[in-house]
Amino acid sequence: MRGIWTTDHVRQAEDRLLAVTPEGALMRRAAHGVAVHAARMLAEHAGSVSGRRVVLLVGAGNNGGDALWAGAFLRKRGVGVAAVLLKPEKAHPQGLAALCRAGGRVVPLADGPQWIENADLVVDGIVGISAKGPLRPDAAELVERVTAPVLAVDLPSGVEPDTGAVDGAAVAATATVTFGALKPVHVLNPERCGEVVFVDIGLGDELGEPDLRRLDAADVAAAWPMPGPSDNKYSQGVTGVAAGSAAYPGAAVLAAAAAVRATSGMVRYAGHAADVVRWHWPEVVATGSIFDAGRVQAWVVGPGIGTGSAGRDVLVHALGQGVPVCADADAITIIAERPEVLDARDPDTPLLLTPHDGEFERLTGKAPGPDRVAAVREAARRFDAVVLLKGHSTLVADPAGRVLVNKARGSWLATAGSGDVLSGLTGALLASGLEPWLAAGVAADIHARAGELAARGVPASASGVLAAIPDAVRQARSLAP
Ligand SMILES: NC(=O)C1=CN([C@@H]2O[C@H](COP(=O)(O)OP(=O)(O)OC[C@H]3O[C@@H](n4cnc5c(N)ncnc54)[C@H](O)[C@@H]3O)[C@@H](O)[C@H]2O)[C@@H](O)CC1
Ligand SMILES: Nc1ncnc2c1ncn2[C@@H]1O[C@H](COP(=O)(O)OP(=O)(O)O)[C@@H](O)[C@H]1O
Ligand SMILES: [K+]
Repeated sequence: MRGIWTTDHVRQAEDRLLAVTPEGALMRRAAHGVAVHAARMLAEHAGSVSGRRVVLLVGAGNNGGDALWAGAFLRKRGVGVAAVLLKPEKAHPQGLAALCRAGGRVVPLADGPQWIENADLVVDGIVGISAKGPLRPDAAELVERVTAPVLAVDLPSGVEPDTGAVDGAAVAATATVTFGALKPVHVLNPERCGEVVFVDIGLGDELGEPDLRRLDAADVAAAWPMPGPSDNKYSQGVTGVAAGSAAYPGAAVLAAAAAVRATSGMVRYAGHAADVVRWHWPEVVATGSIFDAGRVQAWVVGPGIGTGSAGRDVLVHALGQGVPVCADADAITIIAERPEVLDARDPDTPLLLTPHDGEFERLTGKAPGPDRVAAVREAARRFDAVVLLKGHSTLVADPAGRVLVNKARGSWLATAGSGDVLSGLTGALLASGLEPWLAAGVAADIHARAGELAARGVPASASGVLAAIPDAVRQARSLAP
C-alpha cells in the first residue's frame, strides 16, 4: 500500500530531517532528481540533451530554489538554461548563485514569453507545497505561453496541494518530480501532474502514518479471493443482489453479472427482474423476492429498485440480516429521505454506501465540494459506514478516518450502468469476507482497470466493463511481484 501525506505532515517530516542534515543537502538531492528527469524528457521530446534550451519559472520559495539548482545541474550536461524570476528579490540566493556560476542566465520578466516560446522544456518551480490558490496573474501569463513539455517541481503550480482542486490558472504538467512522499495532489488530480516521478530524499522514517493510502497491484492481488482445495460454492461467500425492477431490469443484470464475474462462489438475485437475470446469467440463482431469497454473506441493494415503499422494505430487510450491505443508487436516496431505515441495522453489521456526487449531496445535505477527502471522511463518521465516493478519482473512507484513493485510469467509466457494475463487484468481495474498506478499494481498482481495458481509446459501455473484469483481475495479479 502506498502512503500519501498532506503538506503539513510532509513539512513536519522535512523539518525533522533538516535538523540532522547538512544545510542545502536535501534541496540539492531533490534538484538532482529534477535535473535527471529533465534530461530524460529532453532526450525523449527533443531528441538530445546537450545544446537544448530549458526555461525555469522560478517563484519566491524553496520550490524555485529546487528549479534553480536543477538548472545548475543541467548546465553541466551542456543544456542552455534561462531562469525567469517571478520575484527577483526573493529568489533562492544559493540556487541563483549556483545557476549563475554554472553559466545559466537570468532573463527579465518582460522577456519571459519569448524565451518560453523557444524552449524545449519548461521547468515549473513557481510554487510547491506552500502554495495557496491559483497562479497569480504574472505567473499565469507566462504559463499561458508554454507549448513545450512541462516538468513540474514537486507539484503543478496553481493546483491545491492537499485537495487537487483547481480554482483558476494552474500548470498542466507533462511530468511531476516529487520528493520524499506522495502528496494528495498527485492522486487527486493526476491529469494535472502527468507522469509522477518519485525521488527519495530520505524522509521515509520521519513521515509516520499516512493521511491517505493507495492500493498497489500487489495489494489487490493479495486481497483478491482465491478458492482453495476444500472450498465449495458456499464457503467462498454467497453474494446477494437486490437490484432492478420491471422498469429497470438492466441494473439487475449488470450488478448480478459483475458479482458473477468477481466470484467463483454463488450469486443470488432477488427482485422483479429475476427472469431477465436468469436468461442472461443462468448461473445466478434468481427469485422474485428478497424475503425468500435464502442465505447470503453480503447484500448489494439499490440499483434500479426505486425509492418507494417496496424498495424501502427490501433495504430494511437486507439491513436486518446481520451480513454486510452495500447500499447503492436508490438505496442511498431511500436512506437520505428516511434515515430511520438505518434503525434496522444491527450496529455490528458493516454498511457500505457508494454515492456519486448527487447522491452524496442528497445523503449529507452538502455537495462534496473541493475537499473531497474531508467530505467523504466526515460522511463515513456520520453514518458509521464505509463510504465510497465515486468520481474521476474514487475515495473510500471508513469511520476511523482511513481513506483509500483510487486514481482514475481515464474517464471512460463515466458511462451509464458502470456504477451498477461497481456495486456487484463490491458485493462479491464483501461476501468473500474482505473487510468493507478494503473490499471497496479493491473493487474500485478492478473497476477502473476493467474500464481502461474495455475502452482502449474508444467508448466503453457498462457491458464492456463487465466483460473486462476477468482480464482486469488477471492484470492486477500479473503485476504483483
Ligand atoms: N524543506 C526542504 O528542505 C525541501 C523543500 N523542497 C522544496 O520546497 C518547496 C516548499 O518550499 P516553500 O515552503 O519555500 O514554499 P513554496 O516554494 O511552495 O512557495 C512559497 C512562496 O510562494 C508564494 N505563493 C504561495 N501561493 C502562491 C501562488 N498561488 N502563486 C504565486 N506565489 C505563491 C508564497 O507567498 C511564498 O512566497 C517544496 O515544494 C519543494 O519543492 C525540496 O527542495 C526538498 C527539500
Ligand atoms: N470522469 C470520470 N472518470 C473516471 N471515472 C468516472 C468518471 N465519472 C464517473 N466515473 C466512475 O463511473 C462510475 C459511475 O457510477 P454511477 O454514477 O453510479 O453510474 P450509473 O448509475 O450509471 O451506474 C463510478 O464508478 C465512477 O467512479
Ligand atoms: K511547482
